[in-house]
Parts: sequence; structure tokens; C-alpha cells
Amino acid sequence: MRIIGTVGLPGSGKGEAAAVAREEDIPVVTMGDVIREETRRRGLDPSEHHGEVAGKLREEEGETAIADRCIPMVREAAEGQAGEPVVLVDGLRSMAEVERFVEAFGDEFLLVSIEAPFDLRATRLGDRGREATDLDREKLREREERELGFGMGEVMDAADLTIENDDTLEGFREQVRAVLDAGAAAVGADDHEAGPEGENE
Ligand SMILES: Nc1ncnc2c1ncn2[C@@H]1O[C@H](COP(=O)(O)OP(=O)(O)OP(=O)(O)O)[C@@H](O)[C@H]1O
Repeated sequence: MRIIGTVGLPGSGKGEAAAVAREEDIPVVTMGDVIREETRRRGLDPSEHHGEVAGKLREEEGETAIADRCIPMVREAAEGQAGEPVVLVDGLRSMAEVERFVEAFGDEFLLVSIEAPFDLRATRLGDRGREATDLDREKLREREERELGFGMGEVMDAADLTIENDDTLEGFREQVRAVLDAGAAAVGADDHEAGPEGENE
């Protein structure tokens, strides 16, 4: 089994990476969807209260609340696959979450950081316009600071691979496909040799 987890600031391209995985029939577990679902369960609008509920969940159930909910979903997604399974986990945010995934999956877990400069991300999010923060640069800064407050910078530094998403969408999608294919090929092989480019070492 190979579990590929992504980390990246808002608008870096995690959703696009997940879309590429789905096109390749690789199941995706989206950590943000777990929060959106919980936000709706609490009778709140995810486009407004997503961050607040993410914080509350961590306060109530601990740092790994969201990872804990995702791990059985990952196992279930893996069980549904023929051959050696690969699952993409979209959106890790803290070292506590990384450690939880490593505890659950050991060397089968590969952490990939997706990175792009603030201005590019702000423009792309403005075009996307999914959430209130997408259209407002100040709100984006706040969202970003909140996410960095959860320790996201440290997670990005700890990644096994970095994909720079500062060029065309098609170029980015190709890089993602290469990592997914290498991840799939590396199932059962030595861990950190997966991935064609952008390795930290
Ligand atoms: N290289 C690129 N060129 C042009 N547009 C891009 C590129 N990469 C991503 N995008 C677009 O930018 C927007 C943000 O990307 P995406 O939704 O993947 O970000 P994200 O990391 O999932 O953000 P969030 O954490 O806010 O959900 C999307 O509309 C996506 O299609």
C-alpha cells in the first residue's frame, strides 16, 4: 500500500493534485471534506465556518482529530482496490497529523509539499471563488496565518518531495502524474526513492 499525503497553503494546487489522482482511478480522502461535513453537522455554513470548526475539533478531540477520522477512510479506500493500493490524502496541516499517519502506515506514507508564491495563489483563488476567503486577499492572509499557526510550515519542510506549482496547470498536472506513478511503482520498494524530481535530498 502507498499513501501519498499532500500539504500546501491555500490555492497551492492540492485540489488539482487530487483531481489528477481521481482521473488515474486513485481514491482520494480529503481532510477538508471531513471538516466541511462536521461543519454542516453542526448546522453551520462551511464557506464561513470551516476554520472555526477545524479549530474546535482539535480543541475537543485533540491535535489528530481530523487525521483520526481520515485513517479508517484511507484503509477502506485501499481495501476497495485491486492489486497494490495507492490512496491520496489531500491536505495535511500539522506535524501531529503527519506523525499520526506515519504511526498508522509507516514507510508506506509519502508526504508531498505543493508550493506556489502568495500572489499566484491569491489570483488563482480569486478565479476559483469557492469560499469567502478566496475573493479577499486580507482574508486569505488570515487563513494562511491560521494554517501556519497549526504548524503547516514545519510540515512543508518535512515533506519527502516538493512540487513547485508556479507554471502552467498542465505542467503541474504532469508533475503530479509523475509522482503518483512513481508512488505506485515504489509500492513495496525502498521509500524515499520514489519521485522523479524535486526531492529534498
Ligand atoms: N498551475 C496552475 N495554473 C493555473 N491555475 C491553477 C494552477 N494550479 C492550480 N490552479 C487553480 O487554482 C485554484 C486553486 O487550486 P486548488 O483548488 O487546487 O488549491 P488548493 O491547494 O486545493 O486550495 P485550498 O487549500 O484553498 O482548497 C483552482 O481553481 C485551480 O484550478
